[in-house]
Amino acid sequence: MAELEAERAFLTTAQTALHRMYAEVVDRDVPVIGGEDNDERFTNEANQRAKEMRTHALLDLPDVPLFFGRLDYEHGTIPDLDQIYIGRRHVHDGSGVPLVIDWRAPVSVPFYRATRSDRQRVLMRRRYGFSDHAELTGFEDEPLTGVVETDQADAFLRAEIERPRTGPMRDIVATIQPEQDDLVRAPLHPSVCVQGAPGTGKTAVGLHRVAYLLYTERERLGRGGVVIVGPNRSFLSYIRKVLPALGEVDVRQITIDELLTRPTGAIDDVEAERLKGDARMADVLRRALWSYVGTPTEGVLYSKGSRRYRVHDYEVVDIVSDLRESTRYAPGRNALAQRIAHVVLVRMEERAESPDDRVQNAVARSKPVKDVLDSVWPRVAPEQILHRLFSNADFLAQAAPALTDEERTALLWTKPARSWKSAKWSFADTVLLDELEDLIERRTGSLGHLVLDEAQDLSAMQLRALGRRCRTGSATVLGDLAQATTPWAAGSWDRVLGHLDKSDGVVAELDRGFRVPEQIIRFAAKLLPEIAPTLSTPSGVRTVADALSVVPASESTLADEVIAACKSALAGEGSVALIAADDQVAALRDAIAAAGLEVALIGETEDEIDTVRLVCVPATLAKGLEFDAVIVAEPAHIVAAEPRGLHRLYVVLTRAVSRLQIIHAEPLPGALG
Ligand SMILES: Nc1ncnc2c1ncn2[C@@H]1O[C@H](COP(=O)(O)OP(=O)(O)OP(=O)(O)O)[C@@H](O)[C@H]1O
Repeated sequence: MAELEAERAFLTTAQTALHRMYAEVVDRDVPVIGGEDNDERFTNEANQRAKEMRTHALLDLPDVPLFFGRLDYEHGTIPDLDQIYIGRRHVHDGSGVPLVIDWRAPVSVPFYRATRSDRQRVLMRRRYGFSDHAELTGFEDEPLTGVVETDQADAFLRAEIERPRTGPMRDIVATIQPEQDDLVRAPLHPSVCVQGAPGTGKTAVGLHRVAYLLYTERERLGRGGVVIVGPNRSFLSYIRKVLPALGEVDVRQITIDELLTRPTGAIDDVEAERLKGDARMADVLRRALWSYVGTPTEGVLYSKGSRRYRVHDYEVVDIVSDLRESTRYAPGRNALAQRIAHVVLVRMEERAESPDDRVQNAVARSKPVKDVLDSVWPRVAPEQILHRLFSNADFLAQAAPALTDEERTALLWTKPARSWKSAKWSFADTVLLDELEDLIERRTGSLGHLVLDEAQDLSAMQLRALGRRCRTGSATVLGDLAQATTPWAAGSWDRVLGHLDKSDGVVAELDRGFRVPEQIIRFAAKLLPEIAPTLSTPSGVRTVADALSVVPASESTLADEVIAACKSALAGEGSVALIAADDQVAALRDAIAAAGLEVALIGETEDEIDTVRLVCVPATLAKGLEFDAVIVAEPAHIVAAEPRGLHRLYVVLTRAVSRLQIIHAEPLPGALG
């Protein structure tokens, strides 16, 4: 007990020190440089911003414990310190002595990696338990010397996983497992791609990796920035608090549709959307664009005063064929003007004139040259090309020899807009427009790092668009091929990395499921031979008594059974979700609300998971989320709702941390029956 008191006292000391560090930063004046020109303003703003970020990072978050572990080292391992406290950020006592060391620092690594057989000079690992309000409630010691094996680490992990969920996802910094730590601390380059079964910690790894990279590579990443791309707003809302809890507030979390923002007004049918995401479209767009470059039939006659200079048609033909596809379209057009002007300059020099660069530019901008440009290398807008492709069967056929007749028909609009300016674009179209834009003029700038979560669902064309935004940066790609629910999914990680233009990326696999109890994983994995035959069956690290139950019902009793299941789940602790097919979920929510339970429907607003214990989740929004108890209504409907319904069901069945209850009137689908 005395020791617990001592630890509590140390926590208070550390908190006081953090408050002092915070006050010091707040009190420190930001130097303001006089003057109002751009550079000075920029410097002043940057200084102010740096201060804001620093104060933000030093805020004491009342629910986030300041440290979570301690390492006792052999004497002399670290100068002046035999034990270190490990937490989410550095805290020092004001005279330079560290009180808490950031989990990302090299001396913290053994907290995650040291084992009995490889102690790394650690004598003992201590883990602390905290209440929901960050009060220190106890600790457990794991000696790494001696011979007695303990399973304290496992017990601690299990307790951490099973701590009831309220609100959004939390960090796992106290219990990162060695195989996860490898990925979290992998260097910035090359890119890393993680295939992992449900609940193996991919999202957690991605977020902690961002925090780690910002710690080790802040300068390099600061320039381009870090972006996390998630499948939808509900998911982003769910993960939004993890990085701030780790002290990182400057990371954009965004959906792919938001990243490629453009107004959209059209909706594709599934086949058109699949085709528009297909990698072959890159070639279609390239051909379509370059078909605008024609073969010159006339030369150029440039006059200056009474003098005339001729560039012959065959010379222009040579220049055009030289430039065609050797660079992007817009710079190619400029180069054509300059090359023609250069020939004119040579003609001038042949007549002993001495023209300079200014003359060359004037010639390049002159009317005769511009006329040639407009006829053989016209300016084009991405929308113009796409409009022509989808409204003109001959043009499409010419640009898309690799597509079948049926595929081309599926792409053609039934009622094309009169002009490209009034055309309405779908989400898949915006990705194609993005590709065309880059073919015309290379996109500049690059993110420092890009994290793609649920990457198995992205199309080849989306991946290309993302890769373009991160040309010189690196990526962390996270996903599970068995959870691919889009018909345009790329299908293999090598292909995903290829489309992203990160073929040097390393693919790793996580196969220990932390979220889902073993019984539930085994049940859901019966679908794997059908939906992802190449993947091996994952294992769960925990079994939980009565984790899985299947309740038969009839059509007329289904809603009552669902309500009863919700009530019984609410009697336990933590979060509860009812997941059903999208077209069934609203009616079930109404029935549950009519029975007097407080319930929210995910997708209606962003923060539902924070405030209400029971939520209804449309099957298509369940990806990436998790709940302590999950009730799945009528799996057969979920499967029937879409072409990859079995994949969707696999996602839905793997959301539960402790209990899964399946209620069905129709027979269970596929291998589950
Ligand atoms: N080392 C760990 N310690 C404690 N909890 C962990 C650990 N690893 C994962 N978890 C927990 O397991 C759950 C699943 O993690 P996460 O959502 O990152 O998995 P995922 O692989 O992205 O799953 P999915 O494919 O289903 O989206 C989370 O609650 C996470 O906090």
